[in-house]
Amino acid sequence: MTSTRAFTPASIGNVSLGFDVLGAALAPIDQTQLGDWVEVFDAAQFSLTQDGRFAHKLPADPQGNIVTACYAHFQNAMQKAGLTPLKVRLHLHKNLPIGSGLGSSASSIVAAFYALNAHAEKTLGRAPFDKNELLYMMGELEGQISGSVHYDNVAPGYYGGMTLMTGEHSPIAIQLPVFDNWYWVSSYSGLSVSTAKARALLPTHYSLADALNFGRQLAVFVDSLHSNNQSLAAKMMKDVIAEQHRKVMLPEFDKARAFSEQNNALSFGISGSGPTIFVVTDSLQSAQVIEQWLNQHYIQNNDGFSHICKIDTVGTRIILPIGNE
Ligand SMILES: Nc1ncnc2c1ncn2[C@@H]1O[C@H](COP(=O)(O)OP(=O)(O)OP(=O)(O)O)[C@@H](O)[C@H]1O
Ligand SMILES: N[C@@H](CCO)C(=O)O
Repeated sequence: MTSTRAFTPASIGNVSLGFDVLGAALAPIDQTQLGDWVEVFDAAQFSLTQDGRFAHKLPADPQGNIVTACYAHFQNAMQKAGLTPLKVRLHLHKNLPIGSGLGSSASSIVAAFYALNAHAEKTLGRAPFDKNELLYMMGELEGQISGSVHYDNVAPGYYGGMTLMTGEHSPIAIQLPVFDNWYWVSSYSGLSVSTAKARALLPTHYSLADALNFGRQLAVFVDSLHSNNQSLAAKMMKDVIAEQHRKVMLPEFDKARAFSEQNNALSFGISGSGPTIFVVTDSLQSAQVIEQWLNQHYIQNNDGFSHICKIDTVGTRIILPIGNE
């Protein structure tokens, strides 16, 4: 029986300064597999099975799992393209906590589409959909979950690295250079924050000053990445859109920022819609001190965890089932 297993890394949406338009994929430096994987098996009848640390928090009925919706969407797209739908079943390994700010639903969505496309390639001899077409479908499914289409988790999870959304149909996203000496400490408190609810906290209008700051920061940040001006890039990483409205949901947020800033943090912010926070530093020693503090003070229960990460530059990839590695 042939099968195809795809892994998608966790990601940081917004990266403080790019609400909905900037995202970055994460790779823990201790090689922990921080992300979901989906495996496609040949089968006469569709089914979805699941396991993994956070599988018990998913809807009990597979019909409520976004991976089932991905399967249906992919089969429709195959039909529309004049191709024979696949005869397959799926298995989801749910590593990422739900409503975490780590791009949890995006990780399942991207892994599902990638694995389905790669599995179809085995029989067709070519991938039915190109990268941009697949990313478009991923964005549509992410939109079904959070109530509005935003690519800042699906794009970095798929392509890897740091991605900037264009607002255009093609290309939807472009990749930016990254500083490979930066450490990204990511700390999940163990609580769950619904993306849709966190979006509902935001105002519908912003001031002219906020709009000017948002545009200036994003432009200078991108230029700083290209010119390798690390201190200027870090200074631009300020959230003028979401943080002030969302941080009320995050216990110990201000204390965590203060401790990080006293310990060489270049930047500190909410990962996506939270409650995960991230801290950037160029010193491994500082990253370790900050991670330890966050483990003791930011994490609220046994579901929480922290990782010292670098940017994952690979993105979604085929991985071998255990035993074949
Ligand atoms: N495979 C899946 N992974 C994650 N959530 C899923 C999945 N399938 C269905 N869901 C449902 O989708 C919703 C996800 O909500 P939400 O968008 O707030 O979380 P998220 O995508 O996990 O968050 P984040 O991007 O902040 O990590 C939950 O109601 C969850 O039960
Ligand atoms: N850009 C989205 C990311 C959600 O993970 C938001 O902040 O609402």
